Amino acid sequence: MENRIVVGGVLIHHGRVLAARRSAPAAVAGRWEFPGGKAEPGETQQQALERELHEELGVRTRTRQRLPGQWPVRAGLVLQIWTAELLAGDPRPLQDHSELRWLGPDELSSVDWLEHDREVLPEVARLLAAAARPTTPA
Ligand SMILES: Nc1nc2c([nH]c(=O)n2[C@H]2C[C@H](O)[C@@H](COP(=O)(O)OP(=O)(O)OP(=O)(O)O)O2)c(=O)[nH]1
Repeated sequence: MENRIVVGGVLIHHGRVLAARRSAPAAVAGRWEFPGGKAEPGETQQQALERELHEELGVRTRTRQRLPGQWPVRAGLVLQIWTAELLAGDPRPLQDHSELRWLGPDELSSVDWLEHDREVLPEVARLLAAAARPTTPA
């Protein structure tokens, strides 16, 4: 059976990343994740993430780069994580989440992340640091 992909979105805005607290199912409720969901047949991962972030948070985004790694969630389901840019809207927990928080570089460990998501935090910290660095004039 071909693996189905779950896409998680590292949404970075003004030097902070969005963390979302899941409201269901029971096994993962209360844990924090990068919002997203399963790609539908025929959809690219980029399209899937943009659709899921619109459904779940009410925002328009653009998917940017895939982060290294992939993680088996359960049989037939693999998590991949992409960064995304916020184009329009203010994220609200419309679906699947009970709370949202923007986390700065010093706050990344302040929430109880799902195990797989925790593994990409060093990369997320690097991205936040790079976003904060002033660009040097040529
Ligand atoms: N969305 C998301 N899911 C994650 C992450 N990390 C992680 O282990 N998961 C797990 C939790 C879920 O078992 C599964 C994703 O399912 P989901 O419920 O988000 O997918 P979906 O929105 O398409 O759900 P549905 O329409 O099938 O109900 O992957 C993550 O960062 N983001």
